[in-house]
Amino acid sequence: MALTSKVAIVTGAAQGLGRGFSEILLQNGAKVALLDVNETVGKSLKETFDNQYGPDKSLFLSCNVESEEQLKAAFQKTIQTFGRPHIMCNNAGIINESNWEKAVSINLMGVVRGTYLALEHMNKLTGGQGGVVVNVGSLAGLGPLPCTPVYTATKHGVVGFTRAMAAASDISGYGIRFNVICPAFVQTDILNALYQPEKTGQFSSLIENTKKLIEMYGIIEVPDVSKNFLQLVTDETKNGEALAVLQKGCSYVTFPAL
Ligand SMILES: NC(=O)C1=CN([C@@H]2O[C@H](COP(=O)(O)OP(=O)(O)OC[C@H]3O[C@@H](n4cnc5c(N)ncnc54)[C@H](O)[C@@H]3O)[C@@H](O)[C@H]2O)C=CC1
Ligand SMILES: CCCCCC(=O)/C=C/C=C\C=C\C=C\[C@@H](O)[C@@H](O)CCCC(=O)O
Repeated sequence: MALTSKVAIVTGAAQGLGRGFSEILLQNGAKVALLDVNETVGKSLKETFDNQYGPDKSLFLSCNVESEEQLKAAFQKTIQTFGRPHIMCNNAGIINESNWEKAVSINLMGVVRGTYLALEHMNKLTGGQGGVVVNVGSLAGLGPLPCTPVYTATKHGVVGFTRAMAAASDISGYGIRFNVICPAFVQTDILNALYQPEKTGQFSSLIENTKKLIEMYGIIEVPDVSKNFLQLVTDETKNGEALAVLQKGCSYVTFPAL
């Protein structure tokens, strides 16, 4: 998929991986709707992108992925501004083992909400142009991260949901590819949650185990994830893939045939 003039929507775009994904899409000629609950940082990023790529290449929209209404409004505004989307990246996510319902609402339900809206507007069976949805899982979506069982559950859910959507698309002929990217530890603000007992809750005592995992896996930089994200967006042979991104390299996950 060539990205020139394609329309992308990225949630959690204001910083971290979402900013990196948005930036590489802009660098490759796409127009990007930047959705985030953090209005201050999001508007600041829009100014930065305006200076780098031009004022008509990106759009910041304040949007909480916990709200179906706000996501619907963001899609409508994006369509009004840029046209129907071709690319959807459900990236927004948090760690909160204390308020775990919030983590489920954002990390899993927010991905379902965004994916279903993308299906509604991209589905070739209902007038859409097709396209690609890349959901953001985690290595914790492929194996347990002991300090964050609910976060692990949400990410396992994202992996399974995305693979099922890819299979449904293949069978039904939506013309949409669905893939999930599963990075290990990446240098972003979410890592700070490890040192915040209010976020790790009853599992705060597992901090040493997590530090060992960080030592074992290392910490990768956002651009190393972004370049692999771009592969999932542009390679039209990729549907139903889970791409693990580690410091030592990346690999497509092989799941057991049951
Ligand atoms: N940093 C890491 O080690 C890894 C992160 N991930 C995933 O990457 C995604 C992005 O996280 P990071 O960039 O690392 O963290 P981050 O905390 O730097 O960025 C998360 C972004 O999502 C936004 N956000 C949070 N709740 C939201 C909501 N309800 N609605 C809309 N936006 C919301 C935040 O404002 C922020 O801009 C998350 O899904 C995370 O689980 C996956 C694997 C590794
Ligand atoms: C708690 C911070 C999470 C930051 C965001 C994120 O998603 C990072 C994930 C990074 C690595 C996940 C590693 C999971 C490893 C499992 O596959 C398994 O190897 C864990 C084994 C547990 C153990 O050895 O104790």
